[in-house]
Parts: sequence; C-alpha cells; structure tokens
Amino acid sequence: MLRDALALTEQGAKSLRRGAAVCALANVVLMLPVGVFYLVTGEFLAHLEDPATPLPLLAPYLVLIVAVLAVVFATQYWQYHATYSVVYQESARKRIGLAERLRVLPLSFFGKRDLADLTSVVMKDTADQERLFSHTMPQLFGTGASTAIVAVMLLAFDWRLALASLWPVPVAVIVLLATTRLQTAATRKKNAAALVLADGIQEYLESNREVRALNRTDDFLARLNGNVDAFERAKLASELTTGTAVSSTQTLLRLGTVTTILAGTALVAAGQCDLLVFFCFMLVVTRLYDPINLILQSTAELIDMRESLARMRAIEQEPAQVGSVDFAPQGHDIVFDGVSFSYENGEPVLTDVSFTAREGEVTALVGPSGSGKSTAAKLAARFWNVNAGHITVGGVDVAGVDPETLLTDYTEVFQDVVLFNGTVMENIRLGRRAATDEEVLAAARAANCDEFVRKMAQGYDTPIGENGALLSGGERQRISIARAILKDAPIVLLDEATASLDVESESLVQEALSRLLVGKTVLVIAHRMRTVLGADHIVVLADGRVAEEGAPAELLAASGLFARMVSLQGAAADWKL
Ligand SMILES: Nc1ncnc2c1ncn2[C@@H]1O[C@H](COP(=O)(O)OP(=O)(O)OP(=O)(O)O)[C@@H](O)[C@H]1O
Repeated sequence: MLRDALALTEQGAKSLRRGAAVCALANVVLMLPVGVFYLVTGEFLAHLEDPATPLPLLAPYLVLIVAVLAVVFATQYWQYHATYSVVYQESARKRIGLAERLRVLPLSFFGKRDLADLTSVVMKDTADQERLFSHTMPQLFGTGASTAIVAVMLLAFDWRLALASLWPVPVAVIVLLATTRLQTAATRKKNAAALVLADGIQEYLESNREVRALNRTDDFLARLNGNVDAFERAKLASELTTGTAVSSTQTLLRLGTVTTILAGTALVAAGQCDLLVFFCFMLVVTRLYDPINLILQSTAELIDMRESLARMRAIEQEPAQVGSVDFAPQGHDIVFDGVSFSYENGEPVLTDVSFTAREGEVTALVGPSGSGKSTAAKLAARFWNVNAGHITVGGVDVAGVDPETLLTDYTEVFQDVVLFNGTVMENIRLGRRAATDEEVLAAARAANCDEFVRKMAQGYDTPIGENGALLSGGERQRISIARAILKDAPIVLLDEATASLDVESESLVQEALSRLLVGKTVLVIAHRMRTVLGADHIVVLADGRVAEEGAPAELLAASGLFARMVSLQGAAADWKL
C-alpha cells in the first residue's frame, strides 16, 4: 500500500517504515533533556522552599545527563543512517528500474511521451524523490507518531496546558489539506510550463542548423523567451499559493506558543499549575513545533512529488511488450496475413495487407508517400503489435516473441542512421559486441568504409562526434552497413536513402549493400528505380492496401498501376520509386 502510493521498491518501502520509526524515536528522545531538567529543577526548588530537603546529588545527575546526551546522539546518528544513507540506494534502484522498464515498453509508448518528459522522469523525478525521502518523508511519518506520543504525555501531565499548546497542530493539518487542491493545480501548471520550456530548448538545440539555415533564429528565440516568461509566471503563482498556505500554518503554530503562555500564566496565577510544569511545557512546545515547521518548509516539494510519483507510476504500470524467448523459426520467410494497423490516433494505416517476403529474395515495398511502407517494415520487426491479422517469421507469429530475442534475427539499415559519440571502431562494433578487431575491419572493408576511415586522423580510433556529426551522409550510411554486415542477421530491413548522394558515394553504398544482402530475407522500402526493377518481388501499397504484387517484369507486363506509374514516373511527383 505504502509502496504503491509512493512508487517505492519493496526494499524502499521497508527502509521508509524503518526510517519513520527511527525518526519518531529520535523526536521523542529529544524531549528527554526536558525531563532531566524537570527532575533537577524540581529537587532544587524543593530545597529552596524547605531547606530540610537535601540538595540534588550532583553525581547521579551528571551520569544521567551524560547518558541522555549519549542516547540523543545515538538516535540522531541512527536516524541519519536510516533516512539519508539508505535512501540513496533506493534512488539508484529506482533509476535502474525505470531504465529497465523503458527497455521493454512498446514503441507506441514513446509516441505518447516526449523525450524531454521521459528524461525528466528518469533524472529529475528520481532526484526529487531521493531528496524528499531522505529529508522529508521519514520525518513526516515520524513526526506524526512522535507528536501523538508527546501529546499523550502532555495530556497526562496537565490536560489544560496540553490543549492550549496542541490545538494548532490539527488546525494546521486541516488548513494544509484544505489548500492542497489549489496548490496541486498551481504546481501542475508550473510543471506543464517547465516541460514546454524544456521541449523548446531541446528542439532548438537539435534543429539549430536548420533554424540558422532558414534564418529563423530570432523567431525561435522569441518563442523560447515566451516559454521562459510563461514558466516564470507559473512558478511565481505556484510559489505564492504554497507560500501563503505555509505562512498561515506557521502563524497558527506560533499562536500555539501564545495560547500556552496565556493559559500557563493564568493557571499559575490561580495557583492551579506549578511554575516548573509551565516552564517545562514551554520548552516542549517549541520543540514540538520544530519538526512540523521543517515539514512545512518542504510543502512545495511534497506537492511536486505527488506529480512526480504519478509520472513514475505511469511508466511502471505501462504494459510491457513481452513474449517467448524461445524463438526457433523454420527459415526466415516473412508472411503478412491480413494485417491491419493504426497508430494511437486510430487512423487506419494498413488494412488487410497480405504478402510474403521470401528468404534469399529482395522484396520491395513501393507506393506513394504515406502509403504505409515504413510502417509495414517496422511491424515486421514487432516495433508495434498489429491490430488484426498476423505477421510470421519462419512460421512463428512475431506477436508471441520477446522483442529483444526477435531483433537478434534482424538488421535495420534505415535512412536516419544513428551513430554514437565514440570511435569509428566502437560504432561498427555495435553490430556484434563480441566481434574481434579483425572482424570489425573485415566488415568495414566489405562496407567500403576502409578507405575513408584510414584517411581520418586516428583511423579507426577517431572519435566521430555526437551522432557522427563529423561524417558525410554517404559515410554514415556505410558505417551503418558495416554494422549490419558484422551482425550478419538473416533478415534485413532496408530503408533506401532518398538523400541525394553524389554518384560515386551512391555506387559505394550500393556496392556495400549488395554484399550485405546476399542470401538474406530483404524487405526494402524502395525509392529508386534501379532497386525496384532489380528486386525479386514487388509489393505496391496504396492507401495502406496492397494494390498489386509480383515480379517486376510481371507487373510491367500486366500494365497495371505499377506499370503506369513507372512510365509516368516523371509526372507522378508524389510517387517515390
Ligand atoms: N509514429 C506515428 N504515429 C502516428 N502516425 C504515424 C506514425 N508514423 C507514421 N504515421 C502515419 O502513418 C501513415 C503511413 O506512414 P509511413 O511512414 O508508414 O508511410 P511511408 O509510405 O513509408 O511514407 P514515406 O514514403 O513518406 O516514408 C502516414 O499517414 C503517417 O503520417
């Protein structure tokens, strides 16, 4: 229950319970010196009133004071360990847990949540949780318990003074709870504005080159400034709401001291209360409010945390894409059988699509922009689950196979090559981590990378910058082909580059590809005439349906849609061949 409510791991919930118990104990132990003071002063005053009563003995009290100080020190140290130290372990567990979760979530999830949002959950929300679970949550639960214990003790001692000092506590809690809704609404607005701002900054950094090329820097910066202003306004509003609630509660607590003084003075004057008891009450009251004040100072963070927890829980509760890790297909023919699919928005993208991509053949998907070619290729690798029909590989339905296991049989060479900020060697080795240097070099040679890599300052050990920023388009593609050759998976999904490479670069890429594709099941999103006519099988998609399929010669001879489009290629501007 506690675990679900606060999005903790099992170990984390245990640590929090323990931390709260230790905090309660530490808070109660802090009252012990007041008890010692009460005893010593009591005896001393008794001696003043009646000199026949002996003075308090120094030695036992010294021992008691040292013992009390030792207990206070020990519980404070224990509290520190039980809250601060263990919470960092929980935070590490939480981050790893979230990252693991993201690894098994379907890609559809990433369409719903943007990158800045997810980064903020893994980095900021876990850090917020870490701070709160070390500084506030154990104290919050612990203070609840210790205040109850101290309240019972005070009531037993003098119920009138106890009521005069304790009344602000429930009233403060009521005021805080009553204003929670307002505070939550303001916090939500602030978080939404922060996300828009983070998104804007990320977009600007990512598209900096395009923005400059289009001379739109001023517009972009003006929009960013607007986002900063909106965030500032939302943050001010949120702080004002929380600040007002917290200050009024703190004032209420101060009123508690005032009412204790008034009640105490009246009772002492009427001879109904001992001056010493009154004095001790004053000492306890100030300490009683201290931990509550501490929690009040964290109200904004507590409210923020509710939002953070909801976002973490959303990731943890999102259904993962799971399946069997025993994947033993008979060959690698890919069969689409009555496949229909739509993205989150529900618009049909593929409707009743059936075709077979055979092992050892190149199957080309062609069709107008937006006809569903890329979607079909990605569905073959279970990037998403189909809504109807089946996709099988070697007779095994991909919907039942663990995505990571399935992808060991796939290589993707997509247009948007993703390279990492490492050396050329490291980037190629991503194809197969266990590959030896010789195997990496052989793959690089087969992918026509060797010549340009050797010209680089440090050869294969040259860092290639973030996302390969230091490489040309053709070079990036050849690196990704080298990776694919190294992986040597039986199925290749290929999204042919539309980016215009120069003739030499294009022929180097084609040559590298032809080495990669031999004997594989190749599903290619075709854009070039040469590939289309060189394919073994063509599937023509139009509006998400199979309009025609067959060998290139058959389709040309049939004088159907494909043949018409080929002959009208120049005029049919929206066709990508
Ligand atoms: N992640 C997504 N979420 C929602 N809709 C999408 C997504 N990806 C693609 N679509 C939509 O699905 C339809 C098919 O897109 P797809 O990229 O599969 O077509 P395509 O034939 O490969 O196009 P192109 O040749 O332009 O790359 C389009 O209408 C597109 O807007």
